[in-house]
Amino acid sequence: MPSAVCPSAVAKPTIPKFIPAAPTKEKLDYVELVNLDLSKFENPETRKSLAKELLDGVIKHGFLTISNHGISDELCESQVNLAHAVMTLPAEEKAPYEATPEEDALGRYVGFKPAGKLGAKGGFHKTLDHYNILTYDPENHQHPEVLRPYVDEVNEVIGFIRHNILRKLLALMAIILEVPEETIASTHAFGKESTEYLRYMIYNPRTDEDNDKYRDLYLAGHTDWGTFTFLFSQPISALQILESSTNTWKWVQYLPQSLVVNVGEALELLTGGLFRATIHRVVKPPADQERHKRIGVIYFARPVDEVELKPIDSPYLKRLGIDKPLDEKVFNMADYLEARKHGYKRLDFDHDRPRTDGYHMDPFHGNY
Ligand SMILES: O=C(O)CCC(=O)C(=O)O
Ligand SMILES: [Fe+2]
Repeated sequence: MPSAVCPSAVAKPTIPKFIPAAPTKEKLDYVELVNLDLSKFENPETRKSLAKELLDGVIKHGFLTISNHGISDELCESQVNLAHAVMTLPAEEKAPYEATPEEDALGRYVGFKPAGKLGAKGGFHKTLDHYNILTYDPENHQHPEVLRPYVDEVNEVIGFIRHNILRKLLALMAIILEVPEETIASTHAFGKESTEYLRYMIYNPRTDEDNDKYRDLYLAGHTDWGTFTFLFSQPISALQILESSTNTWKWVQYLPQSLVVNVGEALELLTGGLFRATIHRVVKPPADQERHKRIGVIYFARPVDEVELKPIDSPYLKRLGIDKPLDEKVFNMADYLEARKHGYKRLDFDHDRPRTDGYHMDPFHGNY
């Protein structure tokens, strides 16, 4: 595959290699996702068919895979190694880089998920942790020592996802909505205040007792709050989506070297519901993988703070009759995040199993 972006050649301290689990041999009930081959973007004719495929994917499942995205295998691997190194730091080394309650209140959830009071609020279990790196970070937050020599690489990954992969998806959206490219691109204008971030995640294997307690759930059903979420494909099967046509949970299959992309609430609101923010969750992996650490590298794209979350002025949405705001009140992105954090539209999608008092948990305290 074409490798548009590779780790830079400057010598850095070596990060131990993370050995990922082998793909599962179990036959799981997988969802069939549309795959976008991004190499088709270059040619105007194949670009049009790619736009059709994107539309098909977001209508059907709100989840897709992307191949030929341009991030080299080497860089993907390096990011996973780095995520592993950061997420396995001892608690005392993480402590200075935890999000503060003030940052949390503003929706600038930066650094490690707090382990203290704030973190205990939602009954967060200690097997799951994350570290957020803001894209727009005027305060220039300091990173843990292990990450500092790699900040260039992290910025390279963020920059490539934003300026290349996301830009292409936004251009395909412009084709679908029959509007100028700039109309869509401006919703994610670079350098304006926004809450986008790259997230490193770890899911540590749990005891049978904890799995019972949390009903095999690692992350309860939810929809993401932004536009597109990009997940580096990873071999541990655990991600499931709620398939709307059957109302059943289906597994997302591991497709090596791809990105898994899903639609968030902001994009649903911007498209009058044409693009679907699909409910998903993370559950206990199959038996041949459940004793392995699961490392996540995820990019959350979001409109800039000032963008109003109402349908984009589009002839296509008008023809479909879905050009009116979906919600009674129209928020801009910043206010929407704040409202969501404080209980607006709080949804409980985890409806497939009986709820046990005290056992339900929302590890992100509603921060998606
Ligand atoms: O770990 C995963 O596969 C998905 C995580 C997720 O849904 C999220 O962080 O919003
Ligand atoms: Fe999610």
